[in-house]
This record gives sequence, structure tokens and C-alpha cells, in this order.
Amino acid sequence: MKLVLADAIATQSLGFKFGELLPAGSVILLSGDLGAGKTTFVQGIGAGLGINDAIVSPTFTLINEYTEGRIPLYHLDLYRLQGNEVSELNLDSYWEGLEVKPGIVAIEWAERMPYKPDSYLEVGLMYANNSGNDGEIREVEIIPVNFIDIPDFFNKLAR
Ligand SMILES: Nc1ncnc2c1ncn2[C@@H]1O[C@H](COP(=O)(O)OP(=O)(O)OP(=O)(O)O)[C@@H](O)[C@H]1O
Ligand SMILES: [Mg+2]
Repeated sequence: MKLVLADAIATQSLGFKFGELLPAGSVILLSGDLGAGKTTFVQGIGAGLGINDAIVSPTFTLINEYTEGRIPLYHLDLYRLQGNEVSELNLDSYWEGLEVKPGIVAIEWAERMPYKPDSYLEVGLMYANNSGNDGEIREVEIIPVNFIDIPDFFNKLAR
């Protein structure tokens, strides 16, 4: 599914619905150019989960964990890593929820992942054609990969 996101608020509102609707164990793989809005989207997820802490980019910390919402949010950013370094992170422990409490796992720069979970939602953010890299308009493409069926999920996103 593809949507137009007119401004940062629209991107956050879409993320908010993910935070409201997704069950623990959901993995969201975010891709898109620098500044396309990945962190902005995750801020919306945090709000939708009822997290009051500020969601800040984990570019240097690799992972930020937020546990005060409906379910935990694990926010990762792989920008600074190479494929082999990503392998060493044992990301599976997050989506399997064996060593951590199951929650939503949101991964920026998922392009860097040498392996993927069995099931995930791919969220690709793009600068809209003609708007240039300083315009506000973005496009998002959401692709479910073996993703569990959530009744009406895509209809609710489009509203
Ligand atoms: N439609 C939009 N959606 C999201 N962000 C927008 C939009 N329009 C403008 N912006 C602005 O663009 C910037 C997006 O930054 P953000 O940190 O979310 O991007 P990012 O994809 O996480 O970047 P990075 O690759 O550095 O992690 C913010 O300053 C935000 O306010
Ligand atoms: Mg970011």
C-alpha cells in the first residue's frame, strides 16, 4: 500500500496507528534516504503506545528501549553498521522476545540487515517526486511480508 504524507505530522499520525494496533512481536523494517522521516515515524509509534519519554534517534546508541507504554518499543538504527556487525547484534532476540519482553521492534536502515525475521512490515519512506529534498511531502510504501492478519489494519491506516 502507498500513501502520501503531506508533512511530519502526517508521518507521525501514521506511526501512531501502528503503535495503537500492532501486537507484541511485530517487526517494522524502515528504509529510506537520510531525513526521509524514519525517526519521525517511530516517534508516532511511541505516542500510539502511550510512551511519554521523548523518542530520539538511536544512531549512536544503536538501540533505545522504551518500556512505559502498552507494550515495549525497541528502536534500532543500523546506519553506522556493516552487515557483519549487524549479524553480531543478535537482533533475533528482540523479535523472538525470548530474552526481552516481547514488544514492537522498529529498525531504521533495515537495508543493512543481512537477515530478516520470518514476518515483518516493510515501511519505505521516500521524498515525493518534484518536492526535492527540502520539501515536506513524503511517500510511504507499506509491504507486509508474511505478516499476521490484523482485521482492517490497512483500511485504518488509509483513514
Ligand atoms: N512528511 C514528512 N514526514 C517526515 N518528516 C518530515 C516530513 N516533512 C518534513 N519532515 C522533516 O524531515 C525530518 C525527518 O527527519 P527524521 O529524523 O525523521 O528522518 P530519518 O529518516 O530518521 O533520518 P536518518 O536517516 O538521519 O535517520 C524532520 O526534521 C521532519 O520534521
Ligand atoms: Mg532516523
